[in-house]
Formats: sequence, C-alpha cells, structure tokens
Amino acid sequence: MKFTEQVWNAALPVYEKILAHPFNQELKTGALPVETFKFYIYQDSLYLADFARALAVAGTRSSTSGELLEFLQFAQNAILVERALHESYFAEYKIELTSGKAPGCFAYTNYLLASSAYESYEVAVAALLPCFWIYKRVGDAIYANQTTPNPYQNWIDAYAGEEFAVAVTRMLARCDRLGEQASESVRNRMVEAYLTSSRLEYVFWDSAYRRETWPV
Ligand SMILES: Cc1ncc(CO)c(N)n1
Ligand SMILES: Cc1ncsc1CCO
Repeated sequence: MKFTEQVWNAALPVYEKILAHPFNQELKTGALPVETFKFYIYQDSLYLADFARALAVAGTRSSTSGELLEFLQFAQNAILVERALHESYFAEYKIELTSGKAPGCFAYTNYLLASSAYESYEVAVAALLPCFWIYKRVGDAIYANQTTPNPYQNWIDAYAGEEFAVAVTRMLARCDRLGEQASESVRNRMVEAYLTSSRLEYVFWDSAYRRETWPV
C-alpha cells in the first residue's frame, strides 16, 4: 500500500473529527463569529512563521538538492502566505492581537520544529504532511458544501484552490517515495509522526474555536 494511503486510513478518525468540528462547520456556513476567526488568523500567522522554518530545516536534512529546493520553495510559500494574511485579514479586521501563541499553537509549532531538527529526514517530512493534506481535504470539503455568500470565502478559496493543490500533490509524491524506500521501523515512525501532527491539527482548530488562553 502507498504510504499516503496507509496514513490516510490510519488518521481517518482524526480527519473526520476535524471536519465535524464546530470551527469548520461554522466556517462552512459563515456562522463562525468574526472574533473567533480573528483569533484563528492571528494564531495561524504565528504558526506559518514557524512552519516555514520547519520546512526549511527538514529540507536541509535531505540528501539531494532537488529535495532541498522543494522544501525551500514550500518554506518560501509559507512565508508569502503569512505575509498575505497581514495584507488582507489583519488589515481588514484590524487585528492587533499581541497575546502570542496559545497552548494549541505552541504545541503544534514546537512539535514541527523539534521533529524537523531531531528526527530523521523521513520522519520530519511525515510530520509536515498533515499541514498540507488535511488542509487540502478540509478546504475542498468546505468549498463543496459552503453557504454563499460566505464572509470567509477568501480563506476557503485559498485552500481549495489550484496553487495550493500543486504543492500538496508534490508533497504527497515526496512522501510516497520516502515511505517506499524507508525501512519498516522508519516507516512506522513516519506513520506515528503523521498521526501526531494530525492530532495537533485538531488541537489547533479546537484551540482557536475556544479562543484558548494559558490557564496560568
Ligand atoms: C494550523 C495550520 N495547519 C496547516 C496549514 C496549511 O498549511 C495552516 N495554514 N495552518
Ligand atoms: C502547506 C502550505 N500551507 C501554506 S503555504 C504551504 C506550502 C505550500 O507551498
């Protein structure tokens, strides 16, 4: 079985919970409170900044310049997407939040940064896959069932769009190649990393929905 098929099946219950989460259900109908969306966009800007670093670091751990280039391009896009958030949503919604990472964002970004530096290249890449693939699937599912007009149309269009799809396809092909070449023990750790990041995707959305703060 292809690596991506294997992990999709392994994390399917997590994906289903993500899709059913009230954050995504309300994003789809447009009923999500704007304050919740602002909190999410702010956390996502903090996320994307570290996600870009983790992509770049993972790239440096590969053994080919083709892979390095691929991950540096992903990293560059993540920085551009982060900057676009400032030009669009931060300006439109006058987001001036300074609270820093909520616990959910903190957990996810630090997991990605740590795996990119301290896990093997293959495991680091597997940890980065849900960021692409789950967002693509969530974006497509919301796009197909959305209420229009929808105040969150731009967000939906970005993740259901062609440009994002190209990056996701490249990442899926990369992961299948790595999974195919990996030893059984490395492949098992890749599956585990994919599952952990999938859970952290859920945690991130849930944190945004609750506008999570530190308990102390
Ligand atoms: C939390 C999170 N995961 C994935 C993506 C898409 O890369 C994003 N923007 N935010
Ligand atoms: C996965 C992902 N999300 C925002 S940018 C990016 C890398 C795509 O090039």
